[in-house]
Amino acid sequence: MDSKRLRIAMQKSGRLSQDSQELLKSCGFKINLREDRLIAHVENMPIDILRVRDDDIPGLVMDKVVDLGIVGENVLEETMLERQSQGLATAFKKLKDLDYGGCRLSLAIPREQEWTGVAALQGKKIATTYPHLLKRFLAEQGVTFKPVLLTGSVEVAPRAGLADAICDLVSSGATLEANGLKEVQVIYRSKATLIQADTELYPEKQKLVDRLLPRLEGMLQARESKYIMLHAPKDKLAEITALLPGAENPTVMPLASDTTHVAMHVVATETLFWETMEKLKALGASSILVLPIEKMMM
Ligand SMILES: Nc1ncnc2c1ncn2[C@@H]1O[C@H](COP(=O)(O)OP(=O)(O)OP(=O)(O)O)[C@@H](O)[C@H]1O
Ligand SMILES: O=P(O)(O)OC[C@H]1O[C@H](OP(=O)(O)OP(=O)(O)O)[C@H](O)[C@@H]1O
Ligand SMILES: [Mg+2]
Repeated sequence: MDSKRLRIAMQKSGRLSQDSQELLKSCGFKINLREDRLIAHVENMPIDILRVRDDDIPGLVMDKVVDLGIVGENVLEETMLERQSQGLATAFKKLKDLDYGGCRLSLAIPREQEWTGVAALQGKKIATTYPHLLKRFLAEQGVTFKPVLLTGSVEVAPRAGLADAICDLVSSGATLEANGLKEVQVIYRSKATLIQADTELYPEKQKLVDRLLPRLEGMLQARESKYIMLHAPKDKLAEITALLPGAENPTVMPLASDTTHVAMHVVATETLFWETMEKLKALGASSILVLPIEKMMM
């Protein structure tokens, strides 16, 4: 592999793959992805994408095998604790928190069992893929437990008689529900994150990272922002502006045939809820349009 090409590690197939690919594409990467290829080349920039299992991504970054990686904070933190216990390098730089892959690592027990608190797990068998995060959390509560390590299908462990409880990722809760389990304690909240190896990059690579970051920030900001257009009574401008999140500097324009109202355009930094739209209307605003923003560079 050409060492002058920026290397980014990404999950090959799983919960983060699609969103990560789309994010990079939206930053202008033309990725030539073929399902069977473990290395994908970006056609229009000197960048290679390594497609690996998510568990391997933090180690690849910490061992400086790749320059950047996109991974869930849960896997990153678990790997850090594991590597610390083995005396391996754990340094990395966090470049950007991303807006997908949101989930929580939680303790769950059979639905019919009463939950009296984490102390009840003392000495119990707990099935998990995250033994270090679980140990750190329970140790803080003075609880010791017997870990049962499973890398998938953790939710079947109680029914299969393998464990008394589980500690696994939850987002909608449907998997717990389907397996007769209930979530009783969140131990870690996670999102996807972009990390960089803790080393000085070749200037060519650093330049690429310096170009990538503003694009990424622009995309993330655009995704959470909305362009709002409305007609407002002139005497209610201040009150209307105050209702719009992040709209300190609205563009105000006269209307062709109405001297009592003006047109107002703003970029709001959050989604506009129906409740706020109703309040705007109550203040006399009309023709309220909320539009998505595709890209942004401030
Ligand atoms: N239900 C979920 N909702 C949202 N994000 C999730 C969910 N489950 C997992 N994630 C996030 O996505 C990451 C990858 O999850 P996935 O289930 O695809 O991993 P995996 O089965 O370990 O895949 P791999 O084969 O790469 O090891 C998790 O580490 C977590 O950060
Ligand atoms: O609360 P829910 O929305 O049901 O999501 C939780 C499930 O999602 C993840 O697994 P995934 O579906 O990615 O499959 P995997 O076991 O193959 O990793 C996680 O390990 C849970 O099993
Ligand atoms: Mg994995």
